[in-house]
Amino acid sequence: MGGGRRLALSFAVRSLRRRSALNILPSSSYAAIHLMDSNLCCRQSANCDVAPDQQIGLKERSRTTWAFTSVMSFSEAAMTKSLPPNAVLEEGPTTTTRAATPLTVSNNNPRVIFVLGGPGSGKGTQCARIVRDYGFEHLSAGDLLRAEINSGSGNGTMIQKMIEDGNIVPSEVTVRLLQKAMEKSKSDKFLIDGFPRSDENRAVFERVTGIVPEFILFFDVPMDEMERRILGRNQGRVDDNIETLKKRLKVFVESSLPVVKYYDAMGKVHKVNATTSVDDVFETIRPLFKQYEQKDSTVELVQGVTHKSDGPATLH
Ligand SMILES: Nc1ncnc2c1ncn2[C@@H]1O[C@H](COP(=O)(O)OP(=O)(O)OP(=O)(O)O)[C@@H](O)[C@H]1O
Ligand SMILES: O=c1ccn([C@@H]2O[C@H](COP(=O)(O)O)[C@@H](O)[C@H]2O)c(=O)[nH]1
Repeated sequence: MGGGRRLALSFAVRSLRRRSALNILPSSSYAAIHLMDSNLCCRQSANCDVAPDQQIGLKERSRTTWAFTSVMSFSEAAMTKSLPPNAVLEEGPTTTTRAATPLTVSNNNPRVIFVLGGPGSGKGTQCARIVRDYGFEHLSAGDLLRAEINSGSGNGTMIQKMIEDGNIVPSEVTVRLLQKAMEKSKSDKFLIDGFPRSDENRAVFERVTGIVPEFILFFDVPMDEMERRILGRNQGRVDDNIETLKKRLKVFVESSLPVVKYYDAMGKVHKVNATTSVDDVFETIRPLFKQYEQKDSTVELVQGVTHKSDGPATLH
């Protein structure tokens, strides 16, 4: 590591330590301090006792390490390490295997909310309202994949087949698209809709981006209602037919619900009964975002002052 980078890292550690002494950091930041200490140690001494794997593990748990992911290009290592043989990550017209581009500093501390639920549970419908009233940027993983197909990407045929079959596209492809969309955005708060769809999706996202979601919004709708909505959607989607839907519902139960369970065990899931009207569902989730907005402005206010945030808002 060059002198300039080491200096920047040392400064950041000192700054975080100062803030932790004032008790104004969320708990995740303590892991970040430890991680950064470890990296300094590993880069300065041959006798470092923290293995590279442990450093990445710590990063997974800390949103605050995002900026340092960029500095140290851990995302590149992580992305390269976990590429499946059939995945091609590409940008522009040339088809090349690429490592992740480090994230830009302009949105180096993004807040992410995962919006999950089965097919037709109303994720996209509610996200549009949340964006309208609370100014998040909506990133639908499915829309990003469909745009990738339409862009003529070398991955297009593979993605198209996965969607037609109701299967999950390789994590690296989807994470790369999400990461690019976040890099491009001026926003620092995102609703990620329809992702992660599997534990593997979740692990790759956390490892590559270093982001841990603020909370998870989970739309709960019975299977027969999801089926009714999907078959009545009429938007010409290749996967809105009964055969593909059966597969999507199976994948939802077998692969996506475990992700909800994982976050539920961490107390991060807000489960919403989404069987009522569009308006009623939105009124149910509105308090959560109002609370989050308040917490958000408090955190912004105290960035340079001394105050402790209360953690994620809750809706029960
Ligand atoms: N609360 C609701 N009551 C009745 N219909 C709804 C409700 N919410 C959404 N819908 C309708 O159900 C269909 C699916 O909604 P939407 O596209 O928002 O679901 P989704 O969860 O984003 O689906 P997918 O995961 O397949 O993209 C749409 O036609 C939408 O208008
Ligand atoms: O993270 C994701 C999101 C989507 N897919 C694939 O796309 C279709 C459609 O997704 P929607 O969220 O319903 O728009 C889905 O069935 C998957 O095949 C994915 O693989 N990974």
